[in-house]
This record gives sequence, C-alpha cells and structure tokens, in this order.
Amino acid sequence: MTLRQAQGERIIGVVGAGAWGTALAQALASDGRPVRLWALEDGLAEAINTTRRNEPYLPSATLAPSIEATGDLASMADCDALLIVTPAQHTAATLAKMPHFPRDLVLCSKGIEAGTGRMMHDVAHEAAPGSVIAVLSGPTFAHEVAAGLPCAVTLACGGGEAQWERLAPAVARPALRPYYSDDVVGAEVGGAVKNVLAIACGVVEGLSLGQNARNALITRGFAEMLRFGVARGGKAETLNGLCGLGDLVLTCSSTSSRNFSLGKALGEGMSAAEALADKRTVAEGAHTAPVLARIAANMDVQMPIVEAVNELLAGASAKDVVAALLARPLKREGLSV
Ligand SMILES: NC(=O)C1=CN([C@@H]2O[C@H](COP(=O)(O)OP(=O)(O)OC[C@H]3O[C@@H](n4cnc5c(N)ncnc54)[C@H](O)[C@@H]3O)[C@@H](O)[C@H]2O)C=CC1
Ligand SMILES: O=C(CO)COP(=O)(O)O
Repeated sequence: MTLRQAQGERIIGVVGAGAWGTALAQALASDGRPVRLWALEDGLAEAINTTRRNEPYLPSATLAPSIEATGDLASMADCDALLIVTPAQHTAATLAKMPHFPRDLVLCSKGIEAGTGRMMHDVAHEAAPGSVIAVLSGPTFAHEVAAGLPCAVTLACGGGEAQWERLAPAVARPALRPYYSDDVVGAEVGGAVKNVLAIACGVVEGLSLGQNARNALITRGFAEMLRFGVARGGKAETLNGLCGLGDLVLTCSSTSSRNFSLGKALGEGMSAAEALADKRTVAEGAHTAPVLARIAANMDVQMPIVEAVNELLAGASAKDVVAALLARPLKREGLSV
C-alpha cells in the first residue's frame, strides 16, 4: 500500500497498455487521480513515464502526469480495483501471473477465448475466484477517449448495485459516462459479437456494395447478436444498449475500427493471411469468429453472418460468401430464425 492509499486515496490499475488500456488510463487520470498502467513490452513503461507518450499503441495522446506506468505485473495487485484490457487471447496467461487480486475486476476486452470458448468473465472467475467481476463496454474508439471527447459505456456489475456504488465513482469522469447494468453476460456478448460483424461490414465496404447493404447487415447482424446473447443467458435490454447496438453501429461504420478495416481489406481482395500478417494491433473479431461460429452451431443458434465471416477468414472468397448469404431462403423478419 502506498502512502496515498493509506491516506484513503484509491488507486485504479489498468492491465494492458495497448490503445484501449492507455486511453482508459488517460480518461481516469484526467482529473489528476492516480492510475497505474501495466505495459507488457520491455522498456514501454519507462518510455511512457519519461516521455508521457505511448508511441507504439496510442501516439496521438500526451499522457497525464498522474499515470504511473510499470512493467512489473505483481505491483498491480496492490491497486484498489483493476481494469483488465489485455486482448482476449492473452487474458488468461496474464491473469495467471498475478500474485493476488483486488476485490473488483473490470473486464474491458472484447472477445472469446479461441481454444476453450470461454468468455472473459469465465477466464477471470477461474483466475480470481475471490474477486467480483464487472464488464465495461461500449462505443469507444481509444483515440477519441484519450482526446477527452465524450463517451458513454455500459458498466455491467456482477456484484450488482453494491459493486456499482464502488465502481461508478472510480470510473465516471465528466467525459466518461457509465450506465449501470447487472448483466455481465449480455455486455460481453455485445462486445465480442460486434467485432465479427464489423469485419462483415468492412467486406461490404471493400466490395463497394453500398450503404443499403451495410445497414441490412448491421440490422440482421444485430438479430444474430440478440439471438446468441439471449441463448447464453444475457438480456435483450443490455444488447439494445451501449455495449450491443451502440458499439455495433460505431464499429460497423468506420475505418477507425481495426475489425472493419480488416474486412475492407478482405473485400478488396487481400487474403486473410496477408491482412493479418505483421499486425502489432489486435482485430479481435478474427479470433472470435471461428469459436463463436462453433459455439453457436453447438447451441443450434443461427448466425449466418458470423459463419460467413468465419468462412472468409478460412480462405473463401468475399464474393462467394456474399452470394451465399444473399441466396439464403426467404423468411419472416424476426429473431427466432
Ligand atoms: N482500441 C480500441 O479502441 C478499443 C479496444 N477494445 C478492446 O481492448 C482490448 C485490447 O485492445 P487494444 O488496447 O486496442 O490493443 P492494441 O491493439 O492497441 O495493442 C495490442 C495489445 O496486446 C498486448 N499483447 C500482445 N501480446 C501479448 C501477450 N502475449 N500477453 C499480454 N498482452 C499482449 C500488447 O501489449 C498491447 O497492449 C481488445 O479486446 C479490444 O477489443 C475495447 C474498446 C476500444
Ligand atoms: O471496440 C472498439 C470500439 O468500441 C474498437 O473497435 P476495433 O477493435 O474494431 O478497432
């Protein structure tokens, strides 16, 4: 415990200094409160502390003085709450290296673990069974949040209103507005599924299929998200909110999204292997699509757009995949089929 903690100040820790972890740290430190930020890469924490910049991941931002970066994961355990912002495929291994955990863990990554099919709250619960899990998710491009532009997120608290009372003051800032939910599953499904659908919308852009097609895809994609989310035990109400529909519309409409840009490259004719090669940054949808398609098939939940993205990533041509989607049998509009 630091002297400031002994005097009653809460220190929030952010695990993962990619674009989103760094932007969250910046937002939380915007009023001078202390934030500890863990960076994986050798020398990155030191560079952040000396230059106040995170060149590799968020070069646009000059970071607040109250952000203290560290390369020592063990030192994060003393924080009063932790935001976990490692890519979904690395979250389990990162948490396994932590000696202990604070009471509140807030999961901010958007994805499903490829090998196991675990959602991030399953991963966190296994690593930290004594902690209470929350999920922070919504339409939030990192560079905008880091620039102090306003945004709103779902803060889904597995610990219900008691956890919300602890976390809301720790997370809310004038430009960062959390909304309460108790639906951890719904919040996680929204973030994970929208990344896959953003790839599909990028393909539409890359093939120049027009705005009508993109909005048809967003709407039918949302039906898939709802169907899957509700089947997994999430609430439709949650998916209608910031972490579902809100994030879907954002990510499916902008080349600021890595997932949308990946899809656009595929639509323009690049192979998945080429489009994913040498990427420092993460397009979570590429990892989520195969495991999501598998889980949905096992649950008998229809997700034809997700399946199409999965086929595309496995090497099918964008034109063939679009033609197959358009040739599906005509049916009543709705969620059940
Ligand atoms: N960038 C954004 O605007 C937003 C991203 N997210 C989510 O946040 C999560 C993190 O994404 P970004 O911060 O954008 O990442 P990024 O793409 O900017 O950076 C990649 C991150 O992966 C980390 N990494 C690479 N190998 C690792 C390993 N073996 N173990 C642990 N960490 C490793 C790097 O240290 C770096 O922090 C993702 O799940 C993403 O979907 C959520 C909201 C907004
Ligand atoms: O999740 C995001 C915005 O809410 C960021 O999307 P990308 O990971 O596709 O860039």
